[in-house]
Amino acid sequence: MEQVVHLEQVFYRREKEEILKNIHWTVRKGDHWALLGLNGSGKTTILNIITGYIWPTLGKVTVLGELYGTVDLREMRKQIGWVSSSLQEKLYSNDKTQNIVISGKHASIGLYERTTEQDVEKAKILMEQLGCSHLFDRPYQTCSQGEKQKLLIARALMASPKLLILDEATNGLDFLSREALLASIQQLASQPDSPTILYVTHHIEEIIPVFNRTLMIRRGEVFEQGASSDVLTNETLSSFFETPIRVNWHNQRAWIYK
Ligand SMILES: Nc1ncnc2c1ncn2[C@@H]1O[C@H](COP(=O)(O)OP(=O)(O)OP(=O)(O)O)[C@@H](O)[C@H]1O
Repeated sequence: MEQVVHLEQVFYRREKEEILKNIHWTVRKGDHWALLGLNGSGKTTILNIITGYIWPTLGKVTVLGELYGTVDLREMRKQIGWVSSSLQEKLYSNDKTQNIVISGKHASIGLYERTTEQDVEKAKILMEQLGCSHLFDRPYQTCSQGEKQKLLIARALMASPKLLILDEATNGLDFLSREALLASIQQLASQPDSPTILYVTHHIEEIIPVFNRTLMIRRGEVFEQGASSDVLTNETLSSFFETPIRVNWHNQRAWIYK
């Protein structure tokens, strides 16, 4: 099956510190991955390597069939959407929600290009898909944190990326908003034309069924990877967190207890 991301023997060293060690990871089309790791384990570094913002000390990086080192990274980045909470602070809060979404087509902060009818139509469809079409025409600043996250995902989808990175997408959300956002993501990722999603989280219960694969990173190394149902076990998680953990599967999601 088609490879979306392929990291081969990737190392990243900084001032003698080994931040990533010998990462082998293949993401295939049709799969959606959860990336699980404690603070400082190396998740963001991996994402920065995939998006070409940092260069590995050693190893081979292939994204969407293109080997890094032989490809224009700006062109690559047009095919990769990255939603993180730091993006929220950068956007103009007075902008209307539809402008925030439509400007994703040009990956710009603010909307400077002419908007076509098709752009508006596409923004509406995406907002509908993410369950936030009722926000059309609202100033972005009046939206709740959960609504803003949905808008940012719609914004990333405006550029029709092949790869979508959702980086701690539920940060700052209350329980209900988080569940609403996860339901939208589940819905989105289940569409046949969905981009491949990489979902970074600290929370195991956020690994919804559509994230059929999980990569566990610990201290810059792959601790375990594979089918989520195979790796999210009492044994693996206890060993990963270095403390006894019990897993309870409910609604095809793993909930953990200490
Ligand atoms: N440029 C750098 N120079 C030195 N150390 C770095 C650099 N970039 C990252 N690190 C270190 O590498 C480690 C991994 O960082 P990274 O941001 O990838 O972790 P993370 O898993 O994304 O963490 P979090 O969940 O807290 O965001 C951390 O200890 C960090 O301090």
